[in-house]
Amino acid sequence: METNPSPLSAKHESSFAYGTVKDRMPRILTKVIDVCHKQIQSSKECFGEDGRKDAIDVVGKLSQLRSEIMTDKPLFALDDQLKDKEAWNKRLQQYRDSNDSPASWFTAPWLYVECFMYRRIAGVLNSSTYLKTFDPFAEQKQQSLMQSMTAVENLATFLHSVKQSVKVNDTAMLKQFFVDFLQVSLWGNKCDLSISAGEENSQNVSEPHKNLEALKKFILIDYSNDVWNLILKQKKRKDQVRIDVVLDNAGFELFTDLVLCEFLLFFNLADVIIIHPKCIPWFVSDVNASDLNWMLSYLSSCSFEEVSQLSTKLQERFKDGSMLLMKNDFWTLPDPFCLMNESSSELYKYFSSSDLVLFKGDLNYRKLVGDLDWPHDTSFKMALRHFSPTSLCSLRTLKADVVVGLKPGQAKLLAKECKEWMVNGQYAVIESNIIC
Ligand SMILES: O=P(O)(O)OC[C@@]1(O)O[C@H](CO)[C@@H](O)[C@@H]1O
Ligand SMILES: [Mn+2]
Repeated sequence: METNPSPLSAKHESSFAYGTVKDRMPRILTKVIDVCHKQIQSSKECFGEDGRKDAIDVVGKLSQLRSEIMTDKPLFALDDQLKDKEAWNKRLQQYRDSNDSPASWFTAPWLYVECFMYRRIAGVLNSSTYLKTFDPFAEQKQQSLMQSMTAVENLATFLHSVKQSVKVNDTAMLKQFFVDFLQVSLWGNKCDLSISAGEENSQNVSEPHKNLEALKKFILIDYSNDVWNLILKQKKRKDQVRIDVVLDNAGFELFTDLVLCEFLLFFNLADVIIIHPKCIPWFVSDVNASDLNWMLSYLSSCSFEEVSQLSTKLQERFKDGSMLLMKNDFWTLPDPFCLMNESSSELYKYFSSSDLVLFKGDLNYRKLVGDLDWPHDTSFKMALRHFSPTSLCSLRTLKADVVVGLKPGQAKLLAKECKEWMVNGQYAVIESNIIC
């Protein structure tokens, strides 16, 4: 029986997890506390003394959470009213049962404790009276899109020109543009506010589709060809091809994902695309349904014609059913995806009827491979540990010290080039379980 490597954790001061738990998470939480502190005045104006007290109570609970993290307190079971509470407590108890030391912020698996911070924030807000649905990251997510508008305009113009010029039966050209839009969506993942601890991290390359050649050398694993061949194969075999996109960040990354979706649907490379957001505020910039709605209405009122036209087209697609949004609490559990069949068997079954699932971003990658300390030349399939409902592909910029599927010796060479190669977002993978 194969024994798995240990989970990444902040136990080791040299780990990226340690820096995250020690510095970045408290910094992110401090920003949340500041944002909630500003709500005290507005809650008082809207709801009187009750509102003021309610917001002060939220700030107090979040400050206590920050102190628990910074002083490495033991993790305790959740006792709030959110419906996934039992699933969280089950995982915590399983960890406690299999380890002698008490589970604390710096000793429990990094994946659990980092997700747990965001789940605790959601629990505190849900326990309030007037801030139940408040998203402390909403303003940062909106700012991040507004500061990327040059790139949004250029990308929308590029998509428009491709739709105008490429024939639907010109497979060679379509493949080239598929690879381009897949890579634009991949690099859109750099715009992530968790890695920047909430500091501005918008798209600063104004023409992302013209920058791809220069970035190619940073793609360490590239299954684009296999993904393309799979799509063509499914097109030939089936009269309806379904692709699912498990989303990551709002803002520019979400825009690049929707551009990829529109390209696939316009050229009949897919007939229906389902997108999967988060259900609670998550890792600062992760997208939830209200972020998508805000972005589409913001872009529809944009004066730049190609942008407003594209946004209107996307809204039509959600109406005509060629695009669907599907919510599920599973995405904000701490579970690695190899547990999906156990904890959300209906979701696993649902994905089994998809032709391809694209997973965006680093946290989804960490969950795909279980956030375990794998040797870097471990095969992706092995690291998935039987999570394989269908063909899947991870589009991920590296922002955590876990990566598999590299050639023997490749990691050593990369470390010589750049010590931070696994965590600075400069490198990326397009990694898949597809064997064409
Ligand atoms: O999933 P994303 O948005 O690409 O990245 C999430 C992230 O910024 O947060 C974690 C560290 O705090 C890492 O998984 C990664 O660095
Ligand atoms: Mn994210």
